[in-house]
Amino acid sequence: MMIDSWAQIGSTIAGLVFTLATLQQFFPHQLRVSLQQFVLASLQQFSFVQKLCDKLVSFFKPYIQITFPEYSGYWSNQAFTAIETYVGALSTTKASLLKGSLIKNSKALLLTRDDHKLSDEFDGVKVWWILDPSSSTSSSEDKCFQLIFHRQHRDLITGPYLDHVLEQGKAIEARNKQRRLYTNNPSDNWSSYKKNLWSDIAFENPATFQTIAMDPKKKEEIINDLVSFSKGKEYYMKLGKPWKRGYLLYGPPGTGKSTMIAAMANFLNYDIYDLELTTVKNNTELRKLLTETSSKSIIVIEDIDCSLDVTGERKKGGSKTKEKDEKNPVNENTSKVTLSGILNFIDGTWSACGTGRIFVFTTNHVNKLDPALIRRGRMDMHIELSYCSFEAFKMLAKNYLDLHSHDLFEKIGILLKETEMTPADVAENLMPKREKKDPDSCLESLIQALEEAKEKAKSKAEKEKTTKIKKERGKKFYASLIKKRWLFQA
Ligand SMILES: Nc1ncnc2c1ncn2[C@@H]1O[C@H](COP(=O)(O)OP(=O)(O)OP(=O)(O)O)[C@@H](O)[C@H]1O
Repeated sequence: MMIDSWAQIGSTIAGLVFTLATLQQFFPHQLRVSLQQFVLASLQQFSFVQKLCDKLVSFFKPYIQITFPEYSGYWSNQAFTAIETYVGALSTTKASLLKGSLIKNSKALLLTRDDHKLSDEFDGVKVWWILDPSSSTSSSEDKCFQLIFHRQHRDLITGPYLDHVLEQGKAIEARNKQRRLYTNNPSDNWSSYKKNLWSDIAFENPATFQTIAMDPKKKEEIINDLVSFSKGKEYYMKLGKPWKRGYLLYGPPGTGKSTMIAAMANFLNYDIYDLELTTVKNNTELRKLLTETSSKSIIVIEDIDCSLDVTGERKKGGSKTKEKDEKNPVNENTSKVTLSGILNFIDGTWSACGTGRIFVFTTNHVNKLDPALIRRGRMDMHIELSYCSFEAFKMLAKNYLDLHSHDLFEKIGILLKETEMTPADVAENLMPKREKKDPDSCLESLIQALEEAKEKAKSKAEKEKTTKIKKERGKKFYASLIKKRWLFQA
């Protein structure tokens, strides 16, 4: 109502000024001056009336409300999340309404405030937070927080106080964070509010860099790289580069690529977004998924060679083998993620809309990948995970059997040089088969497996050699036949 009246007054004055400007041309100078004085006096009175009205409004309605909805249009509102954490953490000792929950794997009952309205104080100024106020104008079931404070503290609350709330909320979130493992939902299941692009569960893989068996120097290099990346926000800003890094993990199956990703997440305390490319319909969907990942997270595309073919176009079905592809024919419409879509995903304009992101691609066939995809700058560090070396074996023996040395180590060392066995297979052999750890029998079982693998490789090599010789002989025989026929014809 009040706004309408002001609008009417405003338009009346505008009309008056316009009419005067038009009439001015037809009036004598003296009359024009008097008219101008009259208009100025009216405007002064008008601003006096306006000030008076403002005072009356603030007298009868002295409080300001700010609403923080859970979703800001299509996007989740990060301020809401930080506020939710901050408000949830406001002292539980004074609260009269508490909520008790026993979270999976937690030892104690967790008590949190269950008030819908609670107060806070900042620099001696009192404010109130209300969750889901009934006065919410939002028509959907979205949650929102409302902040209420006296208008005389407007600058303090909208400035330093809100900065403090967001900063504290984010810090608490980081401290209490249970790492999450996200996987993308097929777009047919996305709601119009972009709420469920990703599904998540608690990430509970205990892999660490201590438990990964690999060359210690390489391991140290990776750890140092991760540390300097995670602390490098300012440095990246100074360089004018988006704060992100790409790692390409390659090597045969069972050499620890997935284990490495888990160790990275545990080391940095980052969430993992496991992107299943085969369910992404096109580049637009890919971009939407990217924008809904949080900062300080690891975005993983496993077996990238199975999702993109050598020319860079996405494979139908994306399965690892030809047989699987034939079993899982995929609708033609779904195969539209392109190499350029992936390249944009990693380092296009949109990739910079979150910070502290790590992209990890894994592959069993690094040579099959398009060089554009893995060039430095996109995949900054190429990490080869390979067959078990003697160093790696010693780490596994320490982890699995608490063994630092043993008479059988030497023999195992020689066998590992002569044959290729993945750390996954070595680990499997070192796993005690009985409840009581018996290192001797575990090591002997590993030696047996290594000898068998060696024999197998030897007979395979011999077979291949024989086939090759047969082929060569066949070729020679055929060539001599052709030669004879040619001579005969001549
Ligand atoms: N380097 C390693 N250090 C410690 N354990 C390992 C290592 N490599 C493999 N393992 C063990 O083998 C199992 C399988 O390894 P992982 O899944 O990480 O291999 P991968 O290279 O990702 O295989 P794939 O290519 O088939 O996905 C792990 O659970 C882990 O216990």
